[in-house]
Amino acid sequence: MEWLRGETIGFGTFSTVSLAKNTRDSGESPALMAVKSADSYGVVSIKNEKSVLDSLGDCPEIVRCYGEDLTVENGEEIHNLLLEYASRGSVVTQLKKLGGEGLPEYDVRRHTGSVLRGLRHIHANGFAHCDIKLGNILLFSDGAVKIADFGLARRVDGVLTASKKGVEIRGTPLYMAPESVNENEYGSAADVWALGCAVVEMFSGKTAWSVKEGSHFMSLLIRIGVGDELPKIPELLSEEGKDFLSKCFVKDPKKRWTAEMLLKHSFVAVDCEDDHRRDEVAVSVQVKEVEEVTTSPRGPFEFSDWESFSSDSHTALDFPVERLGSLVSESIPDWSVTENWVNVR
Ligand SMILES: Nc1ncnc2c1ncn2[C@@H]1O[C@H](COP(=O)(O)OP(=O)(O)OP(=O)(O)O)[C@@H](O)[C@H]1O
Repeated sequence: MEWLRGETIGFGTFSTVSLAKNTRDSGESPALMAVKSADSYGVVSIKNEKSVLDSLGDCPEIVRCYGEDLTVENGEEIHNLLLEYASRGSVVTQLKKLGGEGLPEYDVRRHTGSVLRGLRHIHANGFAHCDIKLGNILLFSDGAVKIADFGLARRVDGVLTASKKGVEIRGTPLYMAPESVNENEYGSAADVWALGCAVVEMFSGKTAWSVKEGSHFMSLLIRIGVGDELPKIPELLSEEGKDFLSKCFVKDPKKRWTAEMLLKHSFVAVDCEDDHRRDEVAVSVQVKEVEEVTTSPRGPFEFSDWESFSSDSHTALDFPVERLGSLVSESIPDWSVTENWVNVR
C-alpha cells in the first residue's frame, strides 16, 4: 500500500497518530486512514497491536487494521500501523465539546452496548484489552462506536493463577480493577470493571473515583484494592443504569458479570431495538445467578508471558497493603483530568 502522512491527530504514550492518505487505491483500504507511528521505543506496542488485531479478525465494534509499514523519516526507522479513521475522535473528544458535562443517557447506553459487543468478541477469542478507557472508544461518522488501542492487549486463555511478584500497572490507574491492584490479574473481568468506570465518566463527565488534587496515586490504589469502597454510581443515572453498574463493580472478579451477561441487561437494550442488531432482545433486569451463566470467560487469568514496562518490585508480597507499599513513586499526577495520567507500563 502507498500512503502519505497527513496532519497529526493525537499522541499516545509511545506513538503519534496522524491522518494517512491512500495514494494508490487498491480497493482494499479506504482513501483516508489513521496511521499510528512509533520509533524504536514504541515498536513493541505497535507490533503487539497488529498481532492482536490480526488474531481478532473482523468485528464491527473493533477498529480495523489495514496493514503495517516501515518508513525512514529524518534518518529514523518508524513503525506504522494503518487503521480505520474515526473522524469524530474518541469519547474524550465528545466530552470536551460538552465542557465537563456528561453525555445524555441514551448515548451512554448506545456506546456501552457497542463496547460490550467488542469486548464479547475480544474475550471469546481469548484476549483481554487491558486499557479500556474513554480515549480508546472511537466514534465514526456513520454512528459506529469501536474499541481501539490494542497495544496492551494480551492473550488470557490459560490457567487461573496469579503472579504474586510485585505490582504491575497496566493501563490507567483510575480504571484498574481490584484484582489487578491486589494480584496483578488482568483478565476479561478487569475489562468489565474498566467499562463500568468508563460508563460513569461518560454519564457524569467525571472520573469514577474522585481524588483530591495532588494526592499520591497509591492512595487511590489502596481504595480500589483494599476495603469495601466502590466507584460512586451517579445519582441521576436511571435505575437500570445503576443496576448495570452494580454488576460491573463487583470486587470479586469471579462474581462480576461478563460482557456476554451484560449484553442481556436492559440498560443496553436500546441498541437492539433501534438498530436491529444481531444480539438477542434484552430481557428485563433479572438478576440471574452468576453461576448459571458460563458462556464467555469471566475469571481472572495470569499473563504468564507479560513483561511489564513498569517499575516492578521483584519481592514476593502477599498482602495488598504490602504490595501497594512497593509502589512508591516520585511523580504526582494531576488527578483532576484523566488525560494527564501517566500510563505506567
Ligand atoms: N483510528 C483512529 N482514528 C482517529 N483517531 C485516533 C485513532 N486511533 C487513535 N486516535 C486518537 O489518537 C490519539 C492517540 O491514540 P493512541 O491510541 O496512540 O493513544 P492513547 O490511547 O490516547 O494513549 P495511550 O497510548 O497512552 O494509551 C488519541 O487521542 C486517539 O483518540
